[in-house]
Amino acid sequence: MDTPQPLYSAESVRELDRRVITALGVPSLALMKRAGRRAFARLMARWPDVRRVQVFCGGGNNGGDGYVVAALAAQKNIPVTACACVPPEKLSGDARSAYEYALREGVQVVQSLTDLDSEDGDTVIVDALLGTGFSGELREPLGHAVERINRSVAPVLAVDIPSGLNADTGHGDRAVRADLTVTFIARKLGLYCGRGPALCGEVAFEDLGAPAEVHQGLEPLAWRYTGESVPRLAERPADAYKNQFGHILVVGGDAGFGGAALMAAESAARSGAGLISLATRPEHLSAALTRCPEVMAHPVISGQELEPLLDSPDVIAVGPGLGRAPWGEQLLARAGRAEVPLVVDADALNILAGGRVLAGLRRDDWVLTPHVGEAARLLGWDSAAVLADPLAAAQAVQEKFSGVVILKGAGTLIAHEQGVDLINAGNPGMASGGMGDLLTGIIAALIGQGLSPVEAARLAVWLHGAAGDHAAADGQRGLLATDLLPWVRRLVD
Ligand SMILES: NC(=O)C1=CN([C@@H]2O[C@H](COP(=O)(O)OP(=O)(O)OC[C@H]3O[C@@H](n4cnc5c(N)ncnc54)[C@H](O)[C@@H]3O)[C@@H](O)[C@H]2O)[C@@H](O)CC1
Ligand SMILES: [K+]
Repeated sequence: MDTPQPLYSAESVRELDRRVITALGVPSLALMKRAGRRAFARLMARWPDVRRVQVFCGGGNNGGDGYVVAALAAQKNIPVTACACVPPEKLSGDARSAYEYALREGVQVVQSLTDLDSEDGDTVIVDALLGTGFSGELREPLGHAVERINRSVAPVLAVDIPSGLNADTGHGDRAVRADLTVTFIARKLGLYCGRGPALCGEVAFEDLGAPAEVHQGLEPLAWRYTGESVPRLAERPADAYKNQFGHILVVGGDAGFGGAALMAAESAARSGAGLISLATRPEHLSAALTRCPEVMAHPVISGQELEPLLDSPDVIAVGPGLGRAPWGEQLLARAGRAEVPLVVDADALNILAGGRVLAGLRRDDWVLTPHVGEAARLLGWDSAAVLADPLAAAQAVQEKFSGVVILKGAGTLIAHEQGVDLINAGNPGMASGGMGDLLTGIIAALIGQGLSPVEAARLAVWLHGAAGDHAAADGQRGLLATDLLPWVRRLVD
């Protein structure tokens, strides 16, 4: 099993840059040339038939990297133009040296977007406008350069980070959309959360020879788990019996939302839970038994009827299709006080956000699974604030409610007592109803099989996304939540 990858802030990466320069005993310009060489090698590997290169350079060291790439293209006799989006006379230090290097190699430098020839399909654009030094809102003339890049038909390689994307938060309303991002020294959190996954394209990591010890004592913002580093379930013993694998109770399914609770129950079943009960509206019973007779479905018309069902399960998942009416409130009020681990999703989160039910409750043994809108309601923020800094939002929900908080997105964040984890899995086809219900069922089943809430969250988020990726082989549009179930079953072992 691999170890998770540390994800750093821009400030920590600057510190790492300094440490690498000291540790390797090389001048900073040598490191910049190394970065440029690695970026150019990645460009040639991805687009071996490139006929023309156009580099957009800013005024800092990211621009310097860009001038190095331009110089290397010229050395290979590939026609190359560098657009100096910040006037060269304003360059200093390594960026100026890199600019002069590009001139010596015969790179054509233009100073205005209007002087650039238009790009075609044989051109590769290199975005070296802004790197980790970017902060705040994008200022002109770089904004126009970003728009020009995004209008182009040519593929785009972003140097270190797509320009305009915030390396700390993944915020980027006005940022370059790249096909390939070559990032140096250390992974920046912003590449993997918020808008990062949508803007970066493929991410290629180049450590530039940084020795492992430079990371010592530097706290990452988050840890990135992949299929190789998520925890896995232990193999079942030959003499296994069902009581060893958890009894899950799913609570939900008010009138009109019966499918949500049923999907959560079925996904718990397909994730290996030993026994599954479902507490739902009486009118959903026959449908539930027809669809999945393995589930023990119980009719509940009030919180009182739920009470006796709360004694036997090992884990309770509450929320899918719960609704926000008094029926759902009563059920959540009871389930939320049960003495077993809880998975809290969907309308259970919305009721919780309302503050009248389970007011002030904090539990170490619950997993809350909000999407952006639900996180905003739990915090009393607006959604834009959550999108602007998802890490801060996930941490704030965790601080308020304790336990494990899964903030769902293209980069899903898992905030817990010890820190924050991030997982990139899944695809846009999964933006459809029912997907969250499946995740809830998976988490509950994994806790039932012995994983801690945080381990269950890590494995479940990856499993859910990976199942979605497999299922999307038949097309992302029209992907149904239940299409994932056979894949959940195949991948859970
Ligand atoms: N320091 C090092 O050792 C290395 C640095 N490298 C490169 O250097 C980059 C960091 O360089 P810098 O720290 O010079 O920073 P950048 O080049 O990323 O950005 C600094 C420039 O951006 C401008 N800027 C900042 N915010 C802006 C905004 N909102 N709108 C418009 N312009 C804005 C600043 O005025 C400044 O000119 C990395 O991303 C990487 O590409 C690489 O060469 C590898 C080695
Ligand atoms: K860039």
